[in-house]
Amino acid sequence: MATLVLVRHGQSVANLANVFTGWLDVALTPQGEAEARQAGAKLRALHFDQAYCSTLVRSRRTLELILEQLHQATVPVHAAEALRERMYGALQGLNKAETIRQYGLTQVNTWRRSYEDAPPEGETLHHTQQRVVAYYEQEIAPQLRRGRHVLVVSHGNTLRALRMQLEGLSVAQVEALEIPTGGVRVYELDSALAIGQMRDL
Ligand SMILES: O=C(O)[C@@H](CO)OP(=O)(O)O
Repeated sequence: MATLVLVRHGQSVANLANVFTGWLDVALTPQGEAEARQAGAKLRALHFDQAYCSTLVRSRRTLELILEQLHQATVPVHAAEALRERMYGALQGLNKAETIRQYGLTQVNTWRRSYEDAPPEGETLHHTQQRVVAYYEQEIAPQLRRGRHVLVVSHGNTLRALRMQLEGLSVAQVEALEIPTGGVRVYELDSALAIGQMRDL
């Protein structure tokens, strides 16, 4: 049985300030660092063969803190551009509440959660999914087929997109899916990558 663990990075300074982040490279807050350590504490029973994160510092630092907590600092790590957050275009850096005041809740919810509608100059979730799933198929799935234990630390929208693919979620289900900062999801997979068990920790 292979194990795949998906973790969203801990709270960032932009999350705390309620700012659209996307590809902005922002640090974790002290609470975000604590969430990363808590995620590590929940994973103590597991020994990882391979770990992946995005090239953004909030994801890299979360992974570093998890591995430190697990005393598994020597696990090989790949930081991948493909695992970056959805590119939020013209919304990046804007305050979410202010954007709602300006454009209305319905429009902002559509930009944030719709599968096919892109934020201005940004990526749709569908496009984010194409790059994330291509990376998963190329790099991560072969490890899992060999029965490895793999940790992936990424972002809210990239993980929504990946979970849609892994769990066969509908468009309506992925549009309603919210993943908390520091959220941990564990899958047990057979050699054909069929899901035996999945749970949130
Ligand atoms: O700002 C972002 O990049 C994301 C995740 O923090 O926000 P949202 O939840 O609005 O997609």
